Parts: sequence; structure tokens; C-alpha cells
Amino acid sequence: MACYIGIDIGTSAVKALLIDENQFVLAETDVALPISRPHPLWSEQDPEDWWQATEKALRTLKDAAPAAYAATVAIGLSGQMHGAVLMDKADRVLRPAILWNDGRSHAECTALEHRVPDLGQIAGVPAMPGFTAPKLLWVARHEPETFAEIAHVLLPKDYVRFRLTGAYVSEMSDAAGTLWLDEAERRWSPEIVAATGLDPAVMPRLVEGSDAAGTLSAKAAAALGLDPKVIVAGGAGDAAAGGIGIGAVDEGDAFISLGTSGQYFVVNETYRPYPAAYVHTFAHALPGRWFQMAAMLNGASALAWAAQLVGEADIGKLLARVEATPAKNSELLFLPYLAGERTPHNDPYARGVFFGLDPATETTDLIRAVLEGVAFSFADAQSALATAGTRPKQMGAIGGGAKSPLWMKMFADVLGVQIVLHEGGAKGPAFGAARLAILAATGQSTASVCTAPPINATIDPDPAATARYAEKIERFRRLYKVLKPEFAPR
Ligand SMILES: Nc1ncnc2c1ncn2[C@@H]1O[C@H](COP(=O)(O)OP(=O)(O)O)[C@@H](O)[C@H]1O
Ligand SMILES: O=C(CO)[C@@H](O)[C@H](O)COP(=O)(O)O
Repeated sequence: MACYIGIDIGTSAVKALLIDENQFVLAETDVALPISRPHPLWSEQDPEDWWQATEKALRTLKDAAPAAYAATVAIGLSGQMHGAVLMDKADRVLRPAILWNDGRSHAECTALEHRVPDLGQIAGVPAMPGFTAPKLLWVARHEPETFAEIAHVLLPKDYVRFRLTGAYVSEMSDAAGTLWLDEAERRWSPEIVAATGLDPAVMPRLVEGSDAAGTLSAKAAAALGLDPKVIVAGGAGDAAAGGIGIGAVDEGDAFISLGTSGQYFVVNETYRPYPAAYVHTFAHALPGRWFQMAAMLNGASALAWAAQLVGEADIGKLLARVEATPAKNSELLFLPYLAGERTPHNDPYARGVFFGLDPATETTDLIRAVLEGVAFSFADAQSALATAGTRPKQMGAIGGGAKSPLWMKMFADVLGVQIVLHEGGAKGPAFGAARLAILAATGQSTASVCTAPPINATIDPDPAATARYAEKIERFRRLYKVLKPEFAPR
């Protein structure tokens, strides 16, 4: 039986899984990744770490299911979006990769908007510091010797593809997050590439996510114990790959993702940019499809941060304590902007805030406020998408945060929408990547491969709770507005 591998180059870990042709998961593994924050606003990783973690993950899959691993016919790649990997003409990585949650390039965003006044229409979103193009302008300005050496610019998963195949290739849904893609035409925008001071020759070749992008190099095949004929599919940025995994492929299909980051994602069958509310309108990983997305920089990572702060490594245990303890301080608010925020504020300088602490406040109140604060940022996302004309009534949920029934009930109440939990929802982007590998290798139809997994639970909103939350969300919004000037650099 033919088997397929999905690899997701996440921020916190490389995740890999091996499935058979019926999409049954035979083995899966995570390999943790370090992240470096050498200066305020900076966020970097070493691309070599992604490759080492990928090799380790594949070794684990091989050990867990040797026969199925040997029967692999295609690999799909997914990854954290927007990261800049810069390579010289000898294929050496020139500096650490600058990640999606790096906020250093605010000034360069203004410069880019100035150079390309209709940027938001072409690229589907206004310039924001997490995107790839302004990072290149930052490198040009602050590290000109490095900029002069650039021969290839790759996204995180495309760097891993380079190590697998030796080819410089990207695909639409990840290219979408660079600001260099003409989203409607699904090709690099010569105007925006030129406005970044880059030679078009540094850009990778573009394919669709469900196309074959190449096969393993002889060197990689030998190192990994795989056949050199193994196809590497285009794959997808992690947002789109999450969509493919959960079956969000048709107009109006929607889900939230609660990983390190947070996303509110809705599929469109036409390109409908709405840059005004910092909504991202990007090419999906399937030809002729796009999506609108609100992207939040602080998803379940805000909970992981709080858990670490209160000294409880087991998040499940911590949330059980929250559930069992009545709120002592229900007025407490938390602004979750630990790493700044993208939709709807475009504010890399915003930071986390607890507001309304009193002598009765307990640890469980703090954690409840963190859960609410992240959910409220999704309410802002929902409002931004509503102004863009999109208002789903039902949503799937993926990512580590979707493992918590308490949090999912809170999301249903805060958003006033039904949340649907699919079997294996937490498998997320790696599963979507494996599905793209099936499409690339077999040419089967999207409808037959990208189905919605069976439903485990549906969570309905309680209208009374939604009304109570609406008032608290208004206070949450006012608090950010009041504090915004205080976050700005002096
Ligand atoms: N039981 C749980 N309930 C809620 N959230 C959880 C639980 N376990 C882990 N998490 C959260 O899941 C997050 C990781 O999610 P994941 O989708 O794996 O992220 P990424 O793809 O960005 O690496 C962590 O930040 C953590 O806060
Ligand atoms: O910035 C975005 C999407 O615009 C993030 O989705 C990153 O792509 C990384 O997310 P994680 O999967 O690591 O949370």
C-alpha cells in the first residue's frame, strides 16, 4: 500500500506523520525547536535546526513503522509562514531566519507602502512587520553586506524542501504571505519584488500546493532511507495546510487555529481583498481558491507562557484547576499581545497586560483571564472579517488549544458561533501536508481527498453568555485603545 508523509515546520516543533492511502495515521512525532530573541522585537531560528529536527522526525517515523515508511511515495511540506531564509550563491545560509512574529521592520513597512501604493490590492494585505518583504528591506538597510550576498530567498518549509530536493521552489499559499505574490494572478509581482530591491532571479519557482515540486535528491534519499523517486509536493503555509487537513476547501468553510499563533480562516472561491481591516486575503493551497484570514500573533502560546509563569508545566491539569475553581475576580482583563499584534491592530509594539487585579485575585483567575483575552482577540478577528463581508455561523477548531473543552466552550460563547471539533483536529497542518502529497502523487480529486474528518463534538454558544461577554469585549477594546500610545516606542 502506498504511504505518504506530512511534515510541518512549526515554530515550537517540527511535526511529522506517516499515513496510508486511506489517510490512516500510522506514526507521528514532534521534535521541539529553540527560538531566539536576541533583541526586543526580534524572533529568529536557525534553518539548520529545522533540518536536523526534520531528519530526527523522519528517523522516528521509520523506526515506528518501517514497512510503511519504505512504501512512502510522496512527502508534503507545511510550515510557519512569512519567515525569511537568505542564502548565498554557494547555498550557505547567510543569517538566522527572521520569523513571522518578528517586529523589527515597522519603518520598512511604511517605505514599502509608499513605493507600491496599491500593495494591499495586489498582495492581499497591507505591509506588516511579520511579512517577508519588509524584512528584506530591513536587511538591506541594517546589514547591507548580507543583502549584497543574497542569491536565494526561501520560506521556512521551502528551505527544508531545498534540503530534500536541492531545488528552490515555493507554492502559492506560502508565497502569499511574503507580500511579493500577485494574489489574483498567482505569480510573483515584478513591481513589489523590484520595490524591495531584489533581482527576480532570487525568487523561488512557484507551483500550486497540490502539484509535484520535485523528487528527493540522491543524497537526501540515501540519508533518509527513502526511494529517490519520492515526490515532494508543493505543500502549503501552515494556515492553508490546516485548512486542507480539516477539509476547509470550499467557499465559506471556516475554522480557528490555536497554535503558537492564532488564526480565523475562511475559504473564498474568488479573490476578494479587504486590506482596510488588516484582513489577509491569500491564495489557498489549491488552484483557483483563496482564503480570508485574521492572523493573531498570540494564540495558545499565551497560555503556555502563563502556565510557565505560575509553575505548572501540565496545561491540562492547570485548566482542570481553572474549571473547578469559581472566579474570584470576574472583572479581570488580559490583553494577550505578548508578541505584538497583527489583525486588527498592526501593532508590533503592543504588549501583554493584566488589568483589574485585586487582593482576592487567584492564579486560576489569571489563567481564566488569559483564556478569555485570547478568545477576545478572536472576537476582534471576527469583527475585522465581518467588515470584509465574511460572517461564518459554524467553525472548525485545530491546534493545541483546541484540546481544551473549557476553552472551546469559551470560544463558542465569545464568538457566538457553533464550534465543531473534528477527529484528529490537533493533527493540523502536517495532516494537510500529507493530503497534498496524495493529491500530487495520485491526481485524485480534491473532493475525494480533502474531506472533513468525522465530527467528535459540536459546541453551541449560549446566547446569555455571549451577551455577557459582549460587554467585557467592549472593555477589552477600550483598554487597548487607552494603552496604545503607551506601547509606542519613545
Ligand atoms: N491540553 C491543552 N489545552 C489547551 N492548550 C494546550 C493543551 N496542551 C497544549 N496546549 C497549547 O498548545 C500550544 C501548541 O499548539 P500547536 O498547535 O502544537 O502549536 P504550533 O503548531 O504553533 O507549534 C501550546 O502553546 C499550548 O499552550
Ligand atoms: O503568521 C502566521 C500566519 O499568518 C502564523 O500562522 C505562522 O505561520 C506560524 O504559526 P504557528 O503554526 O507556529 O502557530
